[in-house]
Amino acid sequence: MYQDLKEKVVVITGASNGIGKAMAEEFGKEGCKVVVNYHSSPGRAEEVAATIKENGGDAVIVQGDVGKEEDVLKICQQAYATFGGIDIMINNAGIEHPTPSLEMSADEFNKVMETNLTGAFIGSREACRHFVETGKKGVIINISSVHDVIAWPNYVNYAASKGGLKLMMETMCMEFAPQGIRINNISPGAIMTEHTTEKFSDPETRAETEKMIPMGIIGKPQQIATVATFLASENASYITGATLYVDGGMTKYPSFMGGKG
Ligand SMILES: NC(=O)C1=CN([C@@H]2O[C@H](COP(=O)(O)OP(=O)(O)OC[C@H]3O[C@@H](n4cnc5c(N)ncnc54)[C@H](O)[C@@H]3O)[C@@H](O)[C@H]2O)C=CC1
Ligand SMILES: CC(=O)C(C)=O
Repeated sequence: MYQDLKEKVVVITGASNGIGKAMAEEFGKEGCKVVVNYHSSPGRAEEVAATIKENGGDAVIVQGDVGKEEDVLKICQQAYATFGGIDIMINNAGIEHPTPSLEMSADEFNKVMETNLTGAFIGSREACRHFVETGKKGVIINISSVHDVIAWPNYVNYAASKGGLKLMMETMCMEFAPQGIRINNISPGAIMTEHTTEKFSDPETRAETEKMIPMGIIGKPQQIATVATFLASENASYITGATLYVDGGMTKYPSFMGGKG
């Protein structure tokens, strides 16, 4: 438990399932007030909110598509109206649409960029505006991916969005560090969530993926959530502009595991 997180207001985008859900519930256990954004599953968002309340936190759900500026503003307004402000902004919502580059339309490219990068920028900008206006030393965490440094054929839109998220975070970190606002990214490796279950249920794909992970295991959403609460807490008070790779070593060139040239 991080005592300083108690009563803090946390906005999490895409929080009705997967990594977003795990983070919402983990912040709930810390006694936070959580704004649970969902795109299209109010029932799942209600379940997440109920779990948070059962565990000593508070929660409100709000629909919104982070690819639309007005919706991100609406999500933030919900935090001001219900809980009086924002202390921690987590830009988690993300999508993948793999297609070979030769066949990828501009719309397919832009859709992923809008959700994964522009959405995170609008969320970060709104949170920073609020932190500057109120003099708060707020915290922003973006959920990126190991594909902010590992190129990924057929996923040019996804890799470009996550690579962009890295320098967006580092640039905003420098703009707002003088006011004590901390901005960091968590870059997960392969994590078992609803959207990856199908892919990892195929034994061949699973074995191939495990080979790319020095620890040899696919991660769990909870392993991202506990890093998020740490980063948001005062225990991480001197960390800003960092990307924490939570990936079982995936970014460390696992093909060298054999120890030969
Ligand atoms: N699962 C994995 O292996 C990895 C996931 N990530 C990142 O973690 C984040 C969460 O991914 P998962 O939990 O795995 O995926 P997921 O598909 O289970 O959850 C994504 C959430 O974002 C929401 N969402 C999608 N588009 C949205 C929009 N326009 N507006 C608002 N919400 C929207 C979805 O409804 C869903 O609740 C994403 O940013 C993803 O890129 C990064 C590396 C690995
Ligand atoms: C979706 C994603 O970023 C991975 C590593 O699978």
